[in-house]
Parts: sequence; structure tokens; C-alpha cells
Amino acid sequence: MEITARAPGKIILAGEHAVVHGYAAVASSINLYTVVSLRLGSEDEDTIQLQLNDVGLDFSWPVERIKELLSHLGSPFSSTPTLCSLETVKSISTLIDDQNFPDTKVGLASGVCAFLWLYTSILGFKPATVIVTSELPVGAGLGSSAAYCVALSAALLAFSDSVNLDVSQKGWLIFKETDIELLNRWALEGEKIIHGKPSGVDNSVSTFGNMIKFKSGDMARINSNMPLRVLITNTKVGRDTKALVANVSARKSRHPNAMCSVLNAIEAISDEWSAIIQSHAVDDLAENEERLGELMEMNQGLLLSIGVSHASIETVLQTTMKYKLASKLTGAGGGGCVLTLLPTQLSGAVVDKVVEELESYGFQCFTAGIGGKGVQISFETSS
Ligand SMILES: Nc1ncnc2c1ncn2[C@@H]1O[C@H](COP(=O)(O)OP(=O)(O)OP(=O)(O)O)[C@@H](O)[C@H]1O
Ligand SMILES: C[C@@](O)(CCO)CC(=O)[O-]
Ligand SMILES: [Mg+2]
Repeated sequence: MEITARAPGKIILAGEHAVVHGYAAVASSINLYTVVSLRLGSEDEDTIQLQLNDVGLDFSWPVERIKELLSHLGSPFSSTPTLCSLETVKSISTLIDDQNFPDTKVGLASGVCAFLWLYTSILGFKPATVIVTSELPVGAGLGSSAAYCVALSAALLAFSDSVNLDVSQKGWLIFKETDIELLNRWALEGEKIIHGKPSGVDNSVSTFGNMIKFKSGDMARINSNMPLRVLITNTKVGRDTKALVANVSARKSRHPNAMCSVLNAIEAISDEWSAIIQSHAVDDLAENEERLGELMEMNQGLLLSIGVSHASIETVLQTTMKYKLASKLTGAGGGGCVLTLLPTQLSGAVVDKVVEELESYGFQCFTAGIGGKGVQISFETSS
């Protein structure tokens, strides 16, 4: 039997980085997905195979070799999301080294490590083939790591003893409430391997979908009363969330008072964002869009002050500013993607001009549906 799971990416509208330190953030799912298909039993019966199509990597581990390094952990323990210890990361790294991991792709090794941890913890040592494909740019601020961990956790849990699913149902299905909490906790353990110190906002919005406000591990759903349109510009400058998060923490320990003031200011922006977006005053749409734009500009200024902007991001800001449009980086920054608010009254001709100018720098612009469903699974064989 084959199972397919899909999990959405996300945009952070306000509060990235601050959220790692316990301050509020506002995030929304987008309709771009990472898809994981999982078939138990592999062509070669005694292996666990992983195919990462977007990054051109293929792995095949003999089950016996994985057991040799990890069976002392007593897996599977699918109902108990558990931190992957440093010692286990070392054992898993040996499994990755066995596969002659290409030096040029070494940044992707933590994702493979997260796979092996989630796989063996949830399903133990059953042979299988797992294929990952994504519509999200990998490592560009749209939550590709969270979507990867959430979709993997969903596919693995669907085959575990810990969740109850009706395999006869057709189409995309959602998990029951208790099962989805378990899934989200496993995805967070995967994110910890990739990010080091994730706040949990990315995996939560990918798991539950919609728009959320997130603070210190707690999530509140936001019911948006405003149409929201943003342009996403991928600067294509590669970056790594783990390093950026670590840099912000280091700056915070060097300048605790100044950094706390900045992070508090970011939280005030997240609070105002969520209040405006939920406001019922539909007559004030243009005014509210203006206020959101101002908040985005302020948030971007504060993100610059904590050291996570980049020359490419500044180029996007200067370009959109010429058209009086507000922008901010989204996700960890340091390159990656930038959001530009597109007010309802903005003409298509202006949007086309902005996109043309941004793309002349080699950036890639696109739009995405905001606030759709979270993780889903299907028992129908993908074509
Ligand atoms: N489709 C995929 N195939 C393989 N690995 C992936 C995939 N998507 C994500 N990853 C893993 O996630 C890592 C990128 O995560 P990272 O957190 O740096 O960026 P992001 O999640 O896209 O951005 P942000 O955290 O700012 O939202 C990759 O290096 C890889 O290990
Ligand atoms: C930079 C960060 O705040 C958001 C990354 O999308 C990290 C996190 O919250 O885990
Ligand atoms: Mg990430």
C-alpha cells in the first residue's frame, strides 16, 4: 500500500526571529506543498530508500546497517515524540557518510538526518521507499523544512499503530484532532534537527493551516476579515535558517537590553497585525491596508537591526518603494524571499511593472493563495 502526504509552506507576516525568543508572530499557510509518498517494502526488500527529487539526492540503506547503529534505542516509539540526542545524530551521520554524501550538498545532510530519525522512531526498521517532491523553493524562507518534516511525519504516522485512519476513504483526508497534535510534535522534533532551535511556528502553521498567531509554543487561530494579497519575491540568495537563528541569539547575548527592546517592538507589530486583519471594519479597507504596509516597513527595519537582512533584500525593498509598496523579508532572512503587500486598489499594470523590474535583477516573483488547509493524506496511488 502507498500513502501520500502533503503539507503546505508558509509566510511569516510579522514576528520572525522574535518568536524564537518567546515573542508573538503571525504566520499563514500558502498553497504550495511538499509531497511525500511512502510505499512499504522496497524493490530491494531489505532497504530503506529515500529519493529527494528537488535536490537530486537518492539514498538506499540496508535495514541491517540501520539496525546496527540505532536498534539500541528501542524504536519504534511512534506515540512518544522524542528529541534526537547528539549521540544519535552522530550515529545517523555515520549512516549518511556510508552513502558518500556529495560535498557540494552538505547543507542538506540535516534534512536526511531528520528523515532517518523520524523514520526509525515512528516505523522502526521496516523496508520502504520514500519519495519527496516540493513546489516550495528549498531554503528560501517559505518553510520548506517544516513542510518536509510535517509531510514526512504524516506519511509515517499513517502507517504506525498510533493513529486511526479510514483507509477506504477517497481523496485528501485530514487527521483527527489528537492525532494531528502528535504529528505536529514529531514534526517539531524533525525541525530541531534542521534548525537547532525552532520556535514551532513553521511546523504548526504547516500542520494546522490557515492564519495563526504563535507565542511560546501556543497557537491561536486568526480569522482574517481582510482580503490579503502579497507578491513573493525569491531573491534566490541561499541561506540557512539554523545559522541565522544562531546569529540572532549571539547578538542578543552581546546586547541583551537593546535586543529585548527590539524584540518587544516586533511583538507589538505582530499584535497590531493580528488586530487589524481580524477587524470587522470593512469600510476602512484602504486605511487598514495602509496600516499593514506601515507595520511591514517597521518590521523590516527591526529585522535589519537584528542582522538578518541582505543586500538582495534591500534591492527588493528599494525597488518596491519606488512604487510606494511596502515590503519585508519573510522567514529567516539573509536572502530567500521577500513579501510585498499588494493593496486591493493596485492596478494589474503596476504589479506587472514591479514584477518586470524585480525580475530584471534575476529575482523570481510569484503569488500564492494564503491561508489554506494544513497537512493532508491520501491512500490513493499518486500518478
Ligand atoms: N523538498 C526537500 N527535499 C529535501 N530536503 C528538504 C526539502 N525541503 C526542505 N529540506 C531540508 O530543509 C532545509 C532547508 O531548511 P531551512 O529552514 O534552512 O529553510 P526554509 O525552511 O525553506 O526557510 P525558513 O525556515 O526561513 O522558512 C534543507 O537544507 C533540507 O535539509
Ligand atoms: C526565523 C524563524 O523565526 C522563522 C523561520 O521561518 C525561526 C523559527 O521561528 O523557528
Ligand atoms: Mg525552515
